Amino acid sequence: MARAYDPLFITSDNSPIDVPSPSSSSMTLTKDELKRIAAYKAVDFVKSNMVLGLGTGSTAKHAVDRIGELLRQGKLENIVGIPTSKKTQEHALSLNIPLSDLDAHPVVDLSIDGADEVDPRLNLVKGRGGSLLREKMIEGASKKFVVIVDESKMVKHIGGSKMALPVEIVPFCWKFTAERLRRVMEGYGCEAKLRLGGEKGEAFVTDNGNYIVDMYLEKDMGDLSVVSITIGFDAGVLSCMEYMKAAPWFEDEEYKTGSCCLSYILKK
Ligand SMILES: O=C(CO)[C@H](O)[C@H](O)COP(=O)(O)O
Repeated sequence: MARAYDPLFITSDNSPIDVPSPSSSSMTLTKDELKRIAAYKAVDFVKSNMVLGLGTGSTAKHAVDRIGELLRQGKLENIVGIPTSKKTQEHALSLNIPLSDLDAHPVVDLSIDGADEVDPRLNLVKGRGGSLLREKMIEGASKKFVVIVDESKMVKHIGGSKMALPVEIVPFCWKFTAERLRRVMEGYGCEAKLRLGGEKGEAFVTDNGNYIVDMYLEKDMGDLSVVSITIGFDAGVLSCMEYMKAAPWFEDEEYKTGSCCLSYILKK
C-alpha cells in the first residue's frame, strides 16, 4: 500500500487541472487506485466528437477504461480513438471504443498517457513499456497532450531515476547503433543494453518490429539539446524521449539547436 498523495498532472498548454486531494483523514489508497483517480480526472478533458490518442501503460489503461465506460453510458458520443500500441488497441476494442489511425485522422484533438520520467523542463522519458515510437507520433500530432504521472516519475534531470532511457532502433546492425548511442552518452557514464523479452532470451520486438536499447546514465546530461539532436539524426534511431511544447525554448537554446543541427549535417 502506498501513502495517499496527489497525482501530478501536466498538460501540453500548462492549463491548470483541479485535482481533488485525498484528505488526511481519508483511507490510504493503493498506488493503482491513485493512478485511476488521476486518469479519470484527465478524462474530464474528453468531449464528444473528439479524436483521442490512447496511451499505453498501467496509468493510461485507467483512462481508456473510463472512456469506454462514458461511451457505454451515452455520456460521450462519436469518439475516435487512436491507440498507441497493439495492447491498447486490443483493450479499447474490448470496450467497444471506435478506433482509427493517423492516416485517416492526422490531427488528434487530445492524447492522454503516462510517462516514465518528467524533468522540470517537462522533457519526458517514455517507452519503458515499449511503445515509444507510436506514442511519440500520435502524441506529437495532438493539439493537447495530458500526461499523468505520480511523484515517483518526477526527476531533477533525465536519467535521474537511474532506470532506462529507452531508444527504439532498427534491428539491422543493432550493435552498431547501440555502440554509437553509447559513445554519444559516454561522458555521462552510459551503459547501453539491448532489451530482451522473449522466453529464450531473444530481443524484445516492438509493435513496429524494432528493437529497444535501454540507456542507463550515471550522470546528469545537463543540456539535452546536443544529445537529443545527435541521437535524433542517427540513421538507426527511430524514437527517443518526448518534448513538451509547454516548456518554452530560450533564444540561446534555439540558436544552439540550430547550430548543432548544422554542424551535424556538415560533419556527415
Ligand atoms: O511510455 C509508456 C509505455 O511505452 C508508458 O506511458 C510509461 O511506461 C508509463 O507507464 P505506467 O503508467 O505503467 O507507469
